[in-house]
Amino acid sequence: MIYTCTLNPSVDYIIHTPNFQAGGLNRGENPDYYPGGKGINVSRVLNRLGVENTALGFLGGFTGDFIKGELKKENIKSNFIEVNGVTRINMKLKSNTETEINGPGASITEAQLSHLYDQIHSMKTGDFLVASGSIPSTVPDNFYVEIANICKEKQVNMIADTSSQALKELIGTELFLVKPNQHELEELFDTTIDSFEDAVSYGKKLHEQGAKHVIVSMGGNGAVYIGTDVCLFANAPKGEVKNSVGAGDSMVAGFLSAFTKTNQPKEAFRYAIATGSATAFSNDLCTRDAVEKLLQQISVEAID
Ligand SMILES: Nc1ncnc2c1ncn2[C@@H]1O[C@H](COP(=O)(O)OP(=O)(O)O)[C@@H](O)[C@H]1O
Ligand SMILES: O=P(O)(O)OC[C@H]1O[C@](O)(COP(=O)(O)O)[C@@H](O)[C@@H]1O
Repeated sequence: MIYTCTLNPSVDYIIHTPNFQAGGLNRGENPDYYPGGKGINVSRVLNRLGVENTALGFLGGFTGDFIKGELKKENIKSNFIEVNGVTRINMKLKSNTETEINGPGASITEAQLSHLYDQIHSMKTGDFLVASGSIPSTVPDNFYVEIANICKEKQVNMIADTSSQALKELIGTELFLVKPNQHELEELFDTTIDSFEDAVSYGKKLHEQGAKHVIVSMGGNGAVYIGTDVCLFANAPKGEVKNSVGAGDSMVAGFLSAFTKTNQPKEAFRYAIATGSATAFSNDLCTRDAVEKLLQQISVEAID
């Protein structure tokens, strides 16, 4: 079974304000509301790709009810733990540039956290756990390391997609897959990444320190993959970008979907790129049809 875990889900509120003026009254157009948060996006995309999975994490308040309802409509299995606060609303403002305001998230108590530990302890050898997104301030920064240790003991394959301190803490931890974007990798190593070669050289550090598969995503410029004795580059296909929110999460879902079927990192990487780009070219997350139409436009090359 594949599980996703979203400690800090969100309702993603997308609003278009052409010529946004900071400090003024702006009228928005074409609002959309989506269930969001990194693990939840991975669950939704896996489901669209026909891969059964269960979404775990914490939900509360009217926004939590909205997310539960939307996942139910899509027939996604879930086992969320109820919290007392209100699940955050993340604002994605589309104007000449894209601005995101991601809220802090609801508080999580020790009892609620221990319930999640119980869920992880009940996972079976060979399962996959996608632990994605920011860690709310009421949960320790090393939480993903703690669950990675449980996963190692239980031989559960853990995927991590996070940023800031939570990502720093994971260095040196055994992981099945880690997928920083260029900006997250720059922040992690306090450096600037100007080329694929730079992305590969920093990605290799993550591989050497315990991540079996590393993907560094670079938006419309494509991505690099680093695995055992192999580094790959793939271009991103061209298209009209409608909403890149969730592109990285889609990439994780695409990789997992193809890897669990083929066991081939190269094919899984190609599918990951197609899935990320198909989401960038959609208003909501991608459909399987859209992913498969993009596949032939992607060339994967080996690099040193
Ligand atoms: N402008 C774009 N054009 C084509 N594909 C894109 C674009 N932006 C994102 N993607 C696709 O989504 C993947 C992940 O995007 P990226 O922005 O790097 O991740 P994140 O959403 O985690 O910040 C990219 O590797 C690419 O396949
Ligand atoms: O937990 P964080 O880091 O605040 O990220 C949450 C946000 O990221 C998303 O999961 C999208 O992530 P990506 O664009 O990286 O795929 C949104 O749905 C959500 O608003």
